[in-house]
Amino acid sequence: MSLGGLQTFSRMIRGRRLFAAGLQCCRCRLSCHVKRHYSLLPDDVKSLRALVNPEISRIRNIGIMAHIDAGKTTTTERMLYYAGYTRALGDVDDGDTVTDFMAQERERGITIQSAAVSFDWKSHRINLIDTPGHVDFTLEVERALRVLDGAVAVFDASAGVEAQTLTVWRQAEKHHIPCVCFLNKMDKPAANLSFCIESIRKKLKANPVLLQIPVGSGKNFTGVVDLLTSRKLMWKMKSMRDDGRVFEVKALDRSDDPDLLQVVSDARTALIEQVADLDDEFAELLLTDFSENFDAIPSNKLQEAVRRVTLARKGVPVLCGSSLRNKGVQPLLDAITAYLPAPNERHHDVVRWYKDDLCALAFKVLHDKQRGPLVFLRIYSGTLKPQTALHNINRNSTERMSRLLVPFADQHVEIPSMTAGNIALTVGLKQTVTGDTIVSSKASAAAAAHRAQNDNEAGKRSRECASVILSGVEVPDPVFFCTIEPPSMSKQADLENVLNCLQREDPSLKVRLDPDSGQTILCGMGELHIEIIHDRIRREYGIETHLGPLQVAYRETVLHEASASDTLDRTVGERRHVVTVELAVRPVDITSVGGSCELAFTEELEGQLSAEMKEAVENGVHSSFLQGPLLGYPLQGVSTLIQCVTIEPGTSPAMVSACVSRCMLKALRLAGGQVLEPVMSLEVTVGEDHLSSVLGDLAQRRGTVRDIQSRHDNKVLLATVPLAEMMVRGHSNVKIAFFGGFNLQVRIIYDLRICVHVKGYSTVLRTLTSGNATFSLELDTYEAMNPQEQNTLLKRLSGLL
Ligand SMILES: Nc1nc2c(ncn2[C@@H]2O[C@H](COP(=O)(O)OP(=O)(O)OP(=O)(O)O)[C@@H](O)[C@H]2O)c(=O)[nH]1
Repeated sequence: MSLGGLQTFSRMIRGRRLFAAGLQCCRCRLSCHVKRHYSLLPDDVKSLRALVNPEISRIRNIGIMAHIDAGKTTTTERMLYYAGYTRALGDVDDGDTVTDFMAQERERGITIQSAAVSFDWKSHRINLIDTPGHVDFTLEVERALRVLDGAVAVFDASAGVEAQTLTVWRQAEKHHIPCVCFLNKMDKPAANLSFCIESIRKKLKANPVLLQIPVGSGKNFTGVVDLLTSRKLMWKMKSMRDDGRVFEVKALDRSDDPDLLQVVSDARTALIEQVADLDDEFAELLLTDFSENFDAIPSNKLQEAVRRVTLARKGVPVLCGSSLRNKGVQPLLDAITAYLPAPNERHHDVVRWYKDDLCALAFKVLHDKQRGPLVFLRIYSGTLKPQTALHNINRNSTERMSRLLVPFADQHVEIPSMTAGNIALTVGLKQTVTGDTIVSSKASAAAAAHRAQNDNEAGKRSRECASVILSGVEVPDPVFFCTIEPPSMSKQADLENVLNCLQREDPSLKVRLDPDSGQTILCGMGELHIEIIHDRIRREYGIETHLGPLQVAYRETVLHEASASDTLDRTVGERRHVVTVELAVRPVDITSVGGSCELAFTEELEGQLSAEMKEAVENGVHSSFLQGPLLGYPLQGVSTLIQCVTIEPGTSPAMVSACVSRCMLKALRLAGGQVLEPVMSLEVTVGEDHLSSVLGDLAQRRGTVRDIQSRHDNKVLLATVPLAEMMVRGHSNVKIAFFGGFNLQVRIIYDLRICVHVKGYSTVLRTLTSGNATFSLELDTYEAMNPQEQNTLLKRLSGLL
C-alpha cells in the first residue's frame, strides 16, 4: 500500500472505533527475532493413497467462490502446490491447472465445472471445491455451496465486490456458510485495501474483520503484517519464477517504517475493539484480565474469538495477497483451518435422526465413458463402504455402489471406507441424480423417520418424511433456448442418450420436445452455457449437432380474473368417463409468489376428492402452467382455484387431468394473455471517456439506468435491460455466430477478460469503448411487455415479420 493509502486506511479505522475512550493503543514491544518459515512440503509429491479418514474436527469442506477472473483457480493451484500435492505451479493462462481440467476450461481460461480436490494442510484435511465465477454456471456454485461448511470469497483487490460476488455471497448466506475473504491481486497498481473493505461492508452488508495489513503496493507488494501476532510475513522473491514457498516471519520492531507501525497499531486496536464488540466472551476477558493493557491480549485468545465471530457469522475475516505472485496463500490456508468450521460444528437437523447410520447427499453427477455415472456424495452421518447396496430415498430405489474414491481433480484414488464429514466419489449409482438423499437401507430411512416422529409428536406424517430427506438444490429457470438437431435421423437416439447424460450432470440444462414441430429444444442459463453443451456433444460424444437460432425464454401471465367450466364425456372401449370441472384463474403479483403459479382447492373439495383424483386435477393444472395460451411459453403469476369437480364412477385419473387442462385453457383465454420478458441487471465498468456512448446505446436497447458509480478512474453503470435487446439483432445471424464464433468468443474472453454472456452485446461494447469496458449480466426479473412490443413479438414469432 502506498503511504497515502496507508494513511487513509489508518484514518478510516481510527474513525470506526467502536469502543469506549478508555481503550488506548499501546505500541507493540515485540522482539525483533527473525525466523524462517517453510510451508509443509514433503520430499516428493504426496502419495494419493496416503489419504485416510481424518478425525472429523480436522476436516474442512470449503468452496472458493468469486466473480469471474478474481483468481480462484490460481489461488487453488497455489494451495495444492504449497500443500505438497503438485510438483509445479499450474497457470490458467498456460492452461495447465489441476482443477480446470475440461478441454473447454483450459482453452478458455475459465472454470465451468466445480472440481473437488482433497489435500492435507498442517494435519487438517481440506476438501476444496473450485467453483465457476461466470453467471451462466451459477448452479454449479449453488450445488457446491449446498454441501460445504465454509467458503473463501476471493476478490480482485482493485475491483472490490463485483456483480457475481454479490450473487455467490447471497447464495452462501442462504446456506448459512461462514466465509473468509481473500483480497487477491494486491500486486496490481490499482489494488486498494480500504476500498475493498468498504465495498464488502456496503455491498455485501457484511462485517469485515481485517486480520492483515499489506506491506508495499503494486509491484512492491512484498508481504503482509499479521494483526493477531503483529508479525511481518515477507516473500523476498529472488526472481519472477520464485514459487513463494519460503517466506520470512519477523516480529515488527522500531526499525520498521513508522507509518506502517502506526497503521498496524491502529488496525490491531480496531480489530480488538471490533471483536470485543461482537463476542461477549472476548469482551469479558479483555475487561477482566487485560483492562490495563488491551494490546497485551495473547494472539491465541484473539484468534479463538475471531473463530467464534466467524462461525456465528457476525463477521468475516479478511486477508490479502497475490496468488499469481505467490504471496499470501499459506496464511490463507492457515486461516481456513483456524476460522472455518469442521463438519461437526455445523448443524444439519436431519443428521440426528440417522445417528450412526449412513446419510449422504448426492450433489454432483459426472459421466465417465468407461465407468458410467460418477456421483459425488457429501457424507453427513455414518460410513460409506464400496460394494454395498444403498437406498435412494428420493427415487425409492436401492442400487449397488461398486467403488469408492477420493476425488483429486480428474484423478481418483480408491479407498476402503469413508466417514461422516467427508466428500466421496462413488461408482455404480446409475439412478441417482443431483439432490438425492442416499442412506444405507429402506429400514434405516424408516428408523430415522420414526425418530423424527418421536421427537416431533405434533408433526404430520408428510412433514416427518420430508425431514429425513436432505434438502436438494434449487435449479433456476433457463432464460435461453434453441433447437438442436443431429446430423441425420439415425443419430437421433444417440443424441437423446447424450442429452440425458448431460442433464444428469447439469440440472440447469433442460431438454424438451416441441409438441408442434417435434424438434428437440435445449434450454440453458446463457449463450455460453448452451455453446459449451454444444461443444461437449461434439468433443466428448462425437456427434456434430446443429443448433437453431437462440431464442429468449419468455413467460406468459393473465390480465384479468376469469372462470370456466367444462365437461368431458368420453367412452373408451367399454368404459365411460364423465367429469365436470369448474375453476377460476386470476393474476397475482409475480414478485410476491417468486415467479411461480399457485393452485388451491375450495375447502369443501379438499375433503371430497380422493388423493388419486386430487393428484389428477393437480397434474392437469400443472401441465397447463407449462404452456401459456398466447405463445406456448410457461405461465408465471397465475393463481388457480378449483371450485367444483364431479367425477362419475369408472372415470380414469387421466381423463380428469385432460378435462382440467381443457378447462384451464378456456379460463386462461378468457382471462387475456400477457407476455412477460426476462429483464437483466447489467453492470458495465467503463472509462469516463466512453460512458456517454455506452449510455446512448443502452437507451436504444430499452435499458433503464439505475445508478452510475465511480471506481478509481472508471464509471460503473448499473442498469436493467430486456434480454432480447442484448442479443444480436436479426435472429438468423445468431446461428452463423454460433458456428463461426467459437474462436471469436475465446478471443473476447482473453482480450477483455469479461463475463461474456451475449456475444452481440460484447462485440458492440468492444467497438464502442475500444475494448476498455467489462460487463456482467444476470437475470433480474420478468416484466410485462408493452402492447406494441408484444404485438411485434407475436407477429415475428408467427412469421408475419
Ligand atoms: N495481477 C494478478 N493477476 C492474477 C492474480 N491471480 C490471478 N490472476 C490472473 O487473473 C486471471 C484469472 O485468474 P483465474 O485464477 O482463472 O480466475 P478465476 O476466478 O478462477 O476465473 P473463473 O474460474 O473463470 O471464474 C488470470 O489471468 C490470472 O493469471 C494475482 O494475484 N495478480
